[in-house]
Amino acid sequence: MSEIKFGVLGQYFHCPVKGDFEYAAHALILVDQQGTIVSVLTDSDTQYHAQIEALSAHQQLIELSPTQYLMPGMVDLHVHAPQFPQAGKGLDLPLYDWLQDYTFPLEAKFEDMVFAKQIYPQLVQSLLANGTTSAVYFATIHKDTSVELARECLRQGQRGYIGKVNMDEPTQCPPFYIEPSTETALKETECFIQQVLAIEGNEEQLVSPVITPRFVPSCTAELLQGLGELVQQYQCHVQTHCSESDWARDHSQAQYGKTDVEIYNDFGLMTSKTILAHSIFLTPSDHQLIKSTGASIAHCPLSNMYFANAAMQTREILDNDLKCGLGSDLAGAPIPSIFHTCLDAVNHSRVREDGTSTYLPANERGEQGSRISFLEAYWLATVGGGQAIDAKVGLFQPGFEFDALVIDTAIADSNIFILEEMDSAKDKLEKIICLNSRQNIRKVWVKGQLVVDK
Ligand SMILES: Nc1nc2[nH]cnc2c(=O)[nH]1
Repeated sequence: MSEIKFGVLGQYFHCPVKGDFEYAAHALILVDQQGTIVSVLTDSDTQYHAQIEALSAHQQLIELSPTQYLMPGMVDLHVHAPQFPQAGKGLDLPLYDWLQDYTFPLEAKFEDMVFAKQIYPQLVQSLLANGTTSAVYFATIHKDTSVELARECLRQGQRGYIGKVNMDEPTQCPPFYIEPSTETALKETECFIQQVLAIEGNEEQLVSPVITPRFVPSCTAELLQGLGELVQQYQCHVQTHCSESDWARDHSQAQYGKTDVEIYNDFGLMTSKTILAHSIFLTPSDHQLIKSTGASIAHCPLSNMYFANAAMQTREILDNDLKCGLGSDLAGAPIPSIFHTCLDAVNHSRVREDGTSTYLPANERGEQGSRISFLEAYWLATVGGGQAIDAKVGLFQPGFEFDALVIDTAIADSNIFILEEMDSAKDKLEKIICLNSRQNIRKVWVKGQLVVDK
């Protein structure tokens, strides 16, 4: 057995089965020097008491209090790192105008390393403090500051998937924020991939490069073609926006006569490591193509309420077993917490189910049977996200990486109120999902490394 680094003794929640949960009251989770879970013991295991004694004697035992819960780390499949300064403002415009008026001018500033170094450390710190142990980031078109974001994730110990953004279509990109040429974009992307893979200290690939065409409107066909070739060469993850709004969907139809999924597939960008943010206007054949390629969807429920013009087919995506997780879409939505995103996902589905027009009878107002549950949302945030990034995270099982949080429900300024005699294990988990805030998160580990300790 590999050498044990530490053990955590206490209660935990996780969701091995979509829509269900497991609770263990007094588990002992053993983590090795590589940050991998070696075993999960309960008091019926013969080794349980001896292990506790041995770990305790060597100060390797972390014992949780009765109000503390171990939970898997959260996975954010869609974050725009440079938009952090924009979080909480400027959500008054539709997507196209929002990009042109607010977002592109802000992202253009990330050519400046001094500016980037002012923002990126704060963002990574904020996401970790909110329990995001893995994040899939869009950076900007600038290679050097995008590599700096990868370095920052590594410094702070976050599992990071980082993309240098690609956008070269002159009719869609402002002159101050566009690649110098298609050829340069491709060269810089290749160089970015190589530099991230070679960052000192990244031998275990805690941070990975992601090939990142922004979305169909902002990329020429030549750029999409070249990026598809890089995908074949480097077998990297891919991330992009997919059929996010009426405008984006119509633009793709007008230009190619195809859906975004079909366009990405034609250019070799649909693989089992592709993450499609939003994916609102999917056709039944898009569903099939996503499933057959093994690509994943990043559901961003709050941002969809601002930009999508329609509701997400979350119920169908879960029922069809498409790979799917959650994304905050910072700053198309303002909140850097995947716990909050779980609540948004449930709310989003409930509004879809109920409908909105008070002039229609209740049975004609919404889309019946389209809600998702809190447990399904939490599964998306942990297991679903882990599958999308192709990492063994999201569960407390031997062989999984120890990416975990300690939530304390009894801190002085907690919104979570648990009444032992009234709350079942499921009630407690739902309360944590709904009401957890940054203050409740006392410890965060990524790959067995303690990165937040309060
Ligand atoms: N939400 C969102 N959608 C996009 N589509 C293209 N760029 C963006 C972006 O920055 N945010």
